[in-house]
Amino acid sequence: MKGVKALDFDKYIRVIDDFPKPGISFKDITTLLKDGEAYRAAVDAIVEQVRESQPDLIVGPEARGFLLGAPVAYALGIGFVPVRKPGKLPGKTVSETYELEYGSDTLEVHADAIQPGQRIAIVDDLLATGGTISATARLIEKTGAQVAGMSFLIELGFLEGRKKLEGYKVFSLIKY
Ligand SMILES: O=P(O)(O)OC[C@H]1O[C@H](OP(=O)(O)OP(=O)(O)O)[C@H](O)[C@@H]1O
Ligand SMILES: Nc1ncnc2[nH]cnc12
Repeated sequence: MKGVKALDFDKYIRVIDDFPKPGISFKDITTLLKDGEAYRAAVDAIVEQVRESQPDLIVGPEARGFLLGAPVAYALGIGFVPVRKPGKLPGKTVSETYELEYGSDTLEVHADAIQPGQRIAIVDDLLATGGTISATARLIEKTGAQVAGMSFLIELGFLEGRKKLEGYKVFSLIKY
């Protein structure tokens, strides 16, 4: 982790209040991503967490999960499987609907992308309410695979997303 200490990651995150709506304090990771040293150090730190889970595959949810999950998979020399919003994947999909603050949303994964019995590590940029990641875990379990761990750059502890993730190994680098 050349030059960037683990404790310094939060200095690379830009906080923008009242985005995308009043009352939300948005944690903007684009300021970390554009700094090559910080981006590499963050990916390296997540790689070390993920390695412990000994996964066969990395799964990352659209879109920010791709930005961290894909380089983690590359570094470990294992595959990356994208979880996407509806209608984006061309093959046969498995889908899972989850509740948002208002209404609901759906996530999809290719049905043949994950094999029963495989160990899967989920990587995303941020854990907020835990809705996205619980739906991603349910998708993985629908395929007969096992969620070996979940890693995030940022955890919004006050939203208590971890409570939805009881029984899973959850790692995060920065907590607000
Ligand atoms: O824990 P939750 O309450 O589910 O929120 C966390 C999710 O919200 C953000 O994604 P978003 O749906 O905004 O999509 P994006 O990555 O395409 O910006 C973030 O990247 C996480 O995936
Ligand atoms: N506060 C927040 N900042 C950035 N991304 C988010 N996704 C859900 N809540 C968020």
